[in-house]
Amino acid sequence: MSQHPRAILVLEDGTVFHGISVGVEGITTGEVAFNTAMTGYQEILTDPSYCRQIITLTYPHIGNTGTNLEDIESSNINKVYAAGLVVRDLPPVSSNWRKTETLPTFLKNHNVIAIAEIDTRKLTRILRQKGAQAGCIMTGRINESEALQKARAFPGLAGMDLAQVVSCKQTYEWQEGEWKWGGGYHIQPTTHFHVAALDFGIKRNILRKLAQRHCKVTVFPAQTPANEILASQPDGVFLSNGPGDPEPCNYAINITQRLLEAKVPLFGICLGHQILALAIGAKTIKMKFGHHGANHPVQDLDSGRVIITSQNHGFAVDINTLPSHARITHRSLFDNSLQGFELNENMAFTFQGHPEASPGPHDVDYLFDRFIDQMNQCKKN
Ligand SMILES: NC(=O)CC[C@H](N)C(=O)O
Repeated sequence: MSQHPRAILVLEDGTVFHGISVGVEGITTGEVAFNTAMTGYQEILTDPSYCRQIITLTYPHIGNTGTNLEDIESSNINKVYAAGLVVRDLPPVSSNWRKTETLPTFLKNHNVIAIAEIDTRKLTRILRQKGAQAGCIMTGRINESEALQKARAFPGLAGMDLAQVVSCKQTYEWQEGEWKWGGGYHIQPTTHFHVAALDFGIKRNILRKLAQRHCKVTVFPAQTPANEILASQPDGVFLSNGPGDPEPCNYAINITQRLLEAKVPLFGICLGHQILALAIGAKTIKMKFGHHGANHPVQDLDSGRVIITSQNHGFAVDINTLPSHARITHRSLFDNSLQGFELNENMAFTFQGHPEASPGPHDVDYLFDRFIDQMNQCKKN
């Protein structure tokens, strides 16, 4: 029926799925994770936090709107960091007014190995029951035992420092604000704050949310010494999302400790949240299968409000190890895990999920406003 080459996905537990290849030909290995978002496949594929992960999308039809030049989340516009893509069904026709390519063309142009026409419900149940597993996608010339061997050889994400791998190599400035109907993206001309953003794998929409609120953002490579960051005289420092295990990122933990001593306002998202927790002596753990989706309920403990959030993490801060000077502000209503905290003696706060959405709901936008308020307050003092 299809002219696509054959492909297999083999999990480290020995399960084999047969499908078709819809990306570039080859072999890839990584941790197989599932994401339950119904939209945003292009943003998910280009989120640097998915480095070394093969993403399974549980929504069954993927590719309906093709891809475009605007929904790219990695700072390097030509880069897809995900190690592979697994989907149920690729539609024969894709259509959208912003479309520039079909999904298979995008995958081929960005060197992504992808498999379609497999039972993603069965795969997700296996991952949910047994936990995240290593896997291998092999296309064209298929050899199940070789693929199994390759899957089992994947060392796993625990202990892997990937933030420095995906981080920018040079400092750069950002002033582009959010997307507007009729005008697309635009440069935000007036700036009131200077934010230093530490790039552990930063998503573009975080930079846009800051620029939209009149911040001029300087993005620094992950290993920039704290004194260099402080010498740029930031009104606040942002600690970004990023891939891999936060625990081996000693450089980031040390920098954050120096920034805390300097009492500069701090805001950390996802990996940045985990790094800030490690910097104050808490511990992180690997989750069974993580949180990856766009409809995760989280409670804001101060207001009591339930917010629907975008999530993408496989590690978490162990809530029992959080020191007493950290006040818990947010908890997951799925598993009660820590979703945010604030430091009493510092203007520093965090969120484990993704307030920048992209893809996902904008319920947590208010945390960007809180960062602005803190910088304002600090300026006044
Ligand atoms: N999106 C992120 O920043 C992910 C953080 C970390 N790599 C984790 O998996 O938990």
